Amino acid sequence: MRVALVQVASPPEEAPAERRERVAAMVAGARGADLVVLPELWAAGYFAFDRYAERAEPLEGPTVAAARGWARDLGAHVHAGSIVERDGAGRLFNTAVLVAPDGRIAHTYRKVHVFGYASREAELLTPGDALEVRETPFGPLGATTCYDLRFPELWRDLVDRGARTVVVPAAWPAARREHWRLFTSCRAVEEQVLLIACNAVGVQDGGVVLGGHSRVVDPWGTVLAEAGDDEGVTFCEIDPAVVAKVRAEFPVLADRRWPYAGGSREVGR
Ligand SMILES: O=C(O)CCC(=O)C(=O)O
Repeated sequence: MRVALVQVASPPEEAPAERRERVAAMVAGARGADLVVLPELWAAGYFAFDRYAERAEPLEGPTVAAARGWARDLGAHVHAGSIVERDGAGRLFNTAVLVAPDGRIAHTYRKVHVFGYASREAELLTPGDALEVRETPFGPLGATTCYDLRFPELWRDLVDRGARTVVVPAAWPAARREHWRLFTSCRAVEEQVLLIACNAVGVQDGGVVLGGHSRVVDPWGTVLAEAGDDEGVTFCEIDPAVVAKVRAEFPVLADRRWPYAGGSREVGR
């Protein structure tokens, strides 16, 4: 199976509608892939905090509608990255959306760990509180978004719900690229999952440079693909059966001793 990672820049001067047009041409270049993956908040621009409210859209909004068209046209699953989603109550979420080849929404995930370091995301968006794993041709699939990479308990929860493939849309700054490499590799090996991570690139609002280097890492830690710093499409062959193979050969998940006596759910500081 073939994955296409589409690294997108979201320059501040470009309007989302214009960006969707430009990205459509990039996605057309991903023809032949079974799964096309885009970054976090690429249409709104992750660092365009002042414009989150005006750029928020419902799940039936223009970005997911575009992704549905692309999926039907390519006959592929399209992970639309994430959108600033406005729900019926007016709350804003950072919502990742997977679209199936027939255009139906196959999976959604509202980012749980909204980011507050040099970011207004935590101030403006409501954190999600739900995880779901869906059967897909790429194995039982879950999603986490960007900063969630730093929270291993979320990943273990996904694994406990049956996840074998995890898609990670991101807007991870270049300033912490080594953390990006470390966590994408670490989560794949620790959770024994096939990890497919697509990061944004370019300079966004506030002069923040996004890190690119989208990656696909298998559960043995083999980096199957790593993109560069620029916009473009990176292809990668995957075999979702690798997860069962690695888990059978090296059954670390079966050796867990959790929960521990006297344990607490209090968050340590
Ligand atoms: O954790 C980090 O260093 C980056 C997180 C981030 O940029 C995000 O969640 O969008």
